[in-house]
Amino acid sequence: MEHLQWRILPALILLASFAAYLYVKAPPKVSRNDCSLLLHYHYWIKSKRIVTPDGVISGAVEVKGKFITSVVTENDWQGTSKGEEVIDYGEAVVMPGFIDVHAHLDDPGRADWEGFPSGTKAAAAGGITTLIDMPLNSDPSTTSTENLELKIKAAEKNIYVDVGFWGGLVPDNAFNSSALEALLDAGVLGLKSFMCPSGINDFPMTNANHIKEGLSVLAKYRRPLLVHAEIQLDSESHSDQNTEDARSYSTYLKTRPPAWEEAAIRELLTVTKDTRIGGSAEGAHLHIVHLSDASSSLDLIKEAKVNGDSLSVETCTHYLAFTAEEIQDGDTRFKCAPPIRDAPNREKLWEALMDGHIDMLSSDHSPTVPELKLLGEGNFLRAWGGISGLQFVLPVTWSYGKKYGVTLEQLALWWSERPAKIAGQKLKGAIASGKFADIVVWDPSAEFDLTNEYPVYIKHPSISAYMGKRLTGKVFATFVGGNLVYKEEKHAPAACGVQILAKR
Ligand SMILES: NC(=O)NC(NC(N)=O)C(=O)[O-]
Ligand SMILES: [Zn+2]
Ligand SMILES: [Zn+2]
Repeated sequence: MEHLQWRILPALILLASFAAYLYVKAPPKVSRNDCSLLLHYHYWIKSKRIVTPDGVISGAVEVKGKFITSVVTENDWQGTSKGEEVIDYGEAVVMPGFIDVHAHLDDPGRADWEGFPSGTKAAAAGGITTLIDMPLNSDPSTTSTENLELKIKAAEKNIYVDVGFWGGLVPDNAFNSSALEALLDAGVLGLKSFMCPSGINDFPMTNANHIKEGLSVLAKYRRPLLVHAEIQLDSESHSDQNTEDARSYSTYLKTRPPAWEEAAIRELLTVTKDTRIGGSAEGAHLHIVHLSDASSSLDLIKEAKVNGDSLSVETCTHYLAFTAEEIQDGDTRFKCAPPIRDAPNREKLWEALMDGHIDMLSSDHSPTVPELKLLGEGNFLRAWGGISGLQFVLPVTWSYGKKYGVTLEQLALWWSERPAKIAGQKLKGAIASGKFADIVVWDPSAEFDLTNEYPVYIKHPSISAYMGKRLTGKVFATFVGGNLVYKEEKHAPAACGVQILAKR
């Protein structure tokens, strides 16, 4: 017996060192543990306020692996069997994760502006479980299959939430249907174009002819075209830009009047007619991004919808939160296009949102490096246009919406259900059995100051227009595909977000 032990022991030591050698040489693949701050495969999320498509219920959500497998009311809840974890969030709100269909993460090429890791960490901390990355501000822009490949490589193992991609519709590919089809076959969820200069060299603007072509290809794929709807008109203020005070916000505001949005939308509606049932582009859909003008532009949109055009519109949190009147001289954090307009316009935007004329919300998170925001100089005409606020959309919508009586169901509609639909994500956007377990848990009464002490994950907090604000609505926890990716100021160690590529 003793002899046998002496023979086995050295063999065991040899085996163990060989295993250790293999482990060092090729560490095991990222385990589920690194993807999630909760180790359980099968668990229940309990709360008194779960936002479901059938209303807010008190009950429990069952999660198995990536999916929600049941949603039950408190009365129907049978408890759990052995080994299943129950996380009881009490009075906290449990709702579908936010889906931001309009974010510029600028990766690859301009990751110093944001990048996939910081952008998606900010998303997770803000309750956004899916974001769709815009095709521009990365270098190169996502206008070809080769460029999409570069995006996919840049995002690999670098995303903390799920990320899909819009492709770019530019003059170069608009009349080349095989190039557009290749891009759509490669998985972009739809296309995006600009009707005015985008500020990015490899993303030139399109006109109605390009857009018409784009729509006819998109019709076959049943995917949307998103459009930045502003057309440059020769406004009188445009010509005397130099003589006016470039540090004053009103100087900038005058350079992009509502008439620019109106002109673009009027032109768009000449082609969206084709998207009606029986039209030549039936199956295509046009989505107007970041509407700022709540007057004539919105009236045109309402009319086209009534006429049966397949059309939708989003506005962004900054148009709902801020007014031109409050923007201080030189504070270029607030510069974006189209611009933030006056207080009566903001009021009308809220009305339109509450009345259902604006379909959804987005962040239009479009950061840059602080140097290009020209914060010191404060020149509104030369500073980069774009608001940074990806992480704050939930508390901002909630805080500023309080006055209008915004409900939890409306939040879910504007930030989850409708965005999921536009992005073609049938398994996202709701807390229901069979959907992905993409969930945000938050406290609707917790107030906080967005100071420098607050954990902000976007790359350049100093350029965010929201810094310094007092907000209500604090995110506790964010689940993406069943993984607890964020909990109380802590992210899961590994970036296990999934890249969403459309399949035909
Ligand atoms: N190149 C941009 O990111 N532009 C963005 N800039 C804004 N909104 O000011 C946009 O979405 O138009
Ligand atoms: Zn835009
Ligand atoms: Zn944008």
